[in-house]
Amino acid sequence: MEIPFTKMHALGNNYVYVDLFQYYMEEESMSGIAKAMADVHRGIGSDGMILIHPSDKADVGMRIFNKDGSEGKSCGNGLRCTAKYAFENGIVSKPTFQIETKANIVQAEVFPNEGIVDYVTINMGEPILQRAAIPMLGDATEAVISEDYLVEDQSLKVTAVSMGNPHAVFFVEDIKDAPLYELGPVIEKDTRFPEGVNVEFIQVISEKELHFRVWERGSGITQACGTGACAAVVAAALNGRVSRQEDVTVHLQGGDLVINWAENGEVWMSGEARTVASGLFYYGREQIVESS
Ligand SMILES: N[C@@H](CCC[C@H](N)C(=O)O)C(=O)O
Repeated sequence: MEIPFTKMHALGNNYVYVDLFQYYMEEESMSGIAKAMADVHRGIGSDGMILIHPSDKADVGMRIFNKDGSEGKSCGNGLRCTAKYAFENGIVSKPTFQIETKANIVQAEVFPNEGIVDYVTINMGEPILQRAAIPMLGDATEAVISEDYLVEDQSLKVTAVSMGNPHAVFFVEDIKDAPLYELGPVIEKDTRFPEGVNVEFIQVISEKELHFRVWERGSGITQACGTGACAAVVAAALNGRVSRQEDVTVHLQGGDLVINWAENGEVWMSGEARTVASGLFYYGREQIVESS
């Protein structure tokens, strides 16, 4: 099977994009194709696969599959790349338009320069703070703000936020000491989060600046997570550590995002989006039988 693709990244969070306006992919194959593409040795190598598809609710639709083939409901970096792709490829012709995800419909604005888009702003909508909707086990109606959280004999405080997908945010004194490898995979699969969780460690530098590292559900460590950066700013604001209604710069491993949790509750995210390559993926031909 020959699948046309474009590889794109936003702050190093890289996905293989397939344009379903041009190519038909069967629902049952999607997860397997995502895993095969993401394989760095036998595939293209990526944090997962993103499908750009027609939508009857918005101008364009987006679906995200993680490296392990699981499907997420939203992806902030993927939304910016999808907006770039949709504008540059004539799927939309206006600079402000709507994108449907499995979580919600968001508003995108692109800033083209001679037809090329390198910078995108997305209105991600309102964060979900109700515990049951994140979802996290416990008293359904409560928000989870700086709650005691014991994991691997370590006493932490968790703030949980959904940006359409679940995030568990932890404050650290120094981002260099964030226990990503040690606790990321354990918290991701903690049964207190019935759908798993994306795990973020943040260091507050000032009311307008954060350091950020992420262990993503289904993909492990990535250089950036857009929904995670939004969740981090919301979590920091809920704990009185950053300003609301003002731009907060989040320093991720792959670069910076600007996040603003506006007075009306909506979260705005601005940052780069880049194209890396395009070509054909020979699905089914790339698999090698293991020698015994
Ligand atoms: N990298 C993304 C989030 C991708 C999905 C996530 N791993 C999940 O399963 O929820 C982003 O930029 O937001």
